Amino acid sequence: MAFPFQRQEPIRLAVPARTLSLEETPDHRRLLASVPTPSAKSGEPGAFALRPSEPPEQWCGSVADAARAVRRGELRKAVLARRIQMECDTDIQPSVVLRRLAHSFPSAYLFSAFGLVGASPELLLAKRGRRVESRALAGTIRRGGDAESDRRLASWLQESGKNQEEHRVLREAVLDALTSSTTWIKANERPETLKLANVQHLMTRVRAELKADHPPFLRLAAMLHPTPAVCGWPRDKAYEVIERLEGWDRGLYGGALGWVDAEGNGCLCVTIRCAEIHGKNATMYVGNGIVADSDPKEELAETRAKLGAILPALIAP
Ligand SMILES: C=C(O[C@@H]1C=C(C(=O)O)C=C[C@H]1O)C(=O)O
Repeated sequence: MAFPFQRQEPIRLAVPARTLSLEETPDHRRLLASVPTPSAKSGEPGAFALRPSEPPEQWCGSVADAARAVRRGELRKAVLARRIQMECDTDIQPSVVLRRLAHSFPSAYLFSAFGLVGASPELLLAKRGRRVESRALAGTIRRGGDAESDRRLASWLQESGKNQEEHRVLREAVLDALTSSTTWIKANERPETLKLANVQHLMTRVRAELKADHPPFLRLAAMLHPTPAVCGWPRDKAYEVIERLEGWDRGLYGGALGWVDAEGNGCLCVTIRCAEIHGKNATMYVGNGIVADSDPKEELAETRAKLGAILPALIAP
């Protein structure tokens, strides 16, 4: 099932013909073991062209506009996204893209559903019995080329006031949304650094136990969605800024995708690091949190670093 980014749009639901259940392992080793290494030829385009839907300069202008709105005190954070179109000379095979993602991002939430393929590092909400978990990400820097520069970049991220503010807004919103439904709730005081193949993020893991009369899983997820990781805060104001500055329909990007079962358990990741695939065409989506000190050029570079997840999986260089 999937939630679109827009809260008023209907939820998508699919009933699988077959389900395979993995043990609750934190890594995906068992899944990976069943995913063969893609062969060089499998669905690989001979030629492709990339085109951003909006010129990068225009997106940078929107970033500057959103940062000014934050400085004027209209909101604390807005997430602005870009769309990059890819056209290939052969059909893009979603299953091949998914396998490549599984190899590069073994700990991510992998999905190929409703035309969207991706590897998201972000968990909106998982529930088993009365235990819930969320993994909130905001604040980003690229990976370093060697261990030393990688460590330097990670400590820069931890010291960056701009990135800490992006993260704080998210942390507070997730804790606020869940706390009244829980008997206890735990979150790391300072964000951890999550290292992915292409970027590193500030991360807060939230774990909680729900009260006996807690709201159902989908209601809890709907209370969280969309978090400031993909929308901003306050939510209504951020929706307004996104509508004004982006002006296109995000569809399932910036939504949530995963499974729910008849016992009221489920797991929904945030639909980021993904592309919509239609035959020879793909649309990649990528967004950044914008706060008072966001610099348009640096934000543009950050979107390019984040694209380092889905883009290589589409073209397998
Ligand atoms: C919105 C996206 O990513 C989100 C934005 C982040 C940021 O601005 O630092 C970090 C992780 C994600 O929560 C995306 O990848 O499209």
